[in-house]
Amino acid sequence: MLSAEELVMRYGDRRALDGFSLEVRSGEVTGLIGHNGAGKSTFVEVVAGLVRPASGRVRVCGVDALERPCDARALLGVAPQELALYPTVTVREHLRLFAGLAGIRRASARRAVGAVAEELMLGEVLDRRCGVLSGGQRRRAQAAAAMVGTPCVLLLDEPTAGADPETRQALLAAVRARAAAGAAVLYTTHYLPELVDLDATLAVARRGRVVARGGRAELTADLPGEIRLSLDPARPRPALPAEIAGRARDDGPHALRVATRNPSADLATLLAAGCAPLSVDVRRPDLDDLYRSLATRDLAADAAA
Ligand SMILES: Nc1ncnc2c1ncn2[C@@H]1O[C@H](COP(=O)(O)OP(=O)(O)OP(=O)(O)O)[C@@H](O)[C@H]1O
Repeated sequence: MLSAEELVMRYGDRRALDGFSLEVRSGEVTGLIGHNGAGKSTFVEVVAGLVRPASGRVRVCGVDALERPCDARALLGVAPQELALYPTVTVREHLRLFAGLAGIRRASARRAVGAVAEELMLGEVLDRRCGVLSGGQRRRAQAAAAMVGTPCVLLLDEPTAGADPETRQALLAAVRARAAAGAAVLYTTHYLPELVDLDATLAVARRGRVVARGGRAELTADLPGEIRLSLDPARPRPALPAEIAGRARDDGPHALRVATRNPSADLATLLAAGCAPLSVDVRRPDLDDLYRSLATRDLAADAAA
């Protein structure tokens, strides 16, 4: 389990973390999302012991990561956002090194390297130097190095950035398998559909702290979904009822989108008002809506400040 309390991390007078608290349970994948500069990578770096916060606490499987960084590091698998592989070392040597650092003995390490290489489609490049790998192969090698020691906490910072669909699927499957085996996984990404694939809980970071935390259904429950109506170009557009007009926007010349918490009631109102759509799509609120609603709330808060 990973837990962080009230972390503060400053770069000069900028607070990269400003009271950042988060808990990820064993067996849970938590998607850490938020705008550029929200503090996601800084949090990963603090947990990994790469930078030291001014205050706060971090525990990795019960070990105080600020008091005992080496002990905590041995329990962690980390794939940082920036690719960090030794260019002159082969993938196999790299993975053996990380297996060794995790305390796995030679024969078991050989098996662990073979297993993770197969899982992440690295078999063909195991004996190539990391410096000559393609971008996607490097991503997979970096993720494999994080996973080879079967860590109890796995930190993956945008592991699929620039990855092709096959690499992405292999990485997501490997992450799901680690969580199923009991690891606590922190996964930062800007590709929100991945978090659905991972069945992840969410933590939304903003300006150095977590401002929303919970399951996807829970966090999107109060958000409006949307009705999209395709309109008949041959018919004049009816005037929209007042209770709907404020939530409606044109989507091209012959389509309309209406933000709604009650699709059937709004649709009935539109039909009664003379709207005769050619087709109707109803969309439940999703992670994009959550992200947009938080961004809008941020803009409103900034304007008020
Ligand atoms: N080494 C550093 N020196 C100075 N400022 C830094 C350093 N690293 C990060 N920062 C600042 O700390 C803040 C948080 O950055 P961080 O990289 O954690 O954001 P992020 O949420 O990971 O962003 P992104 O989505 O772009 O990866 C930013 O304002 C950034 O400019």
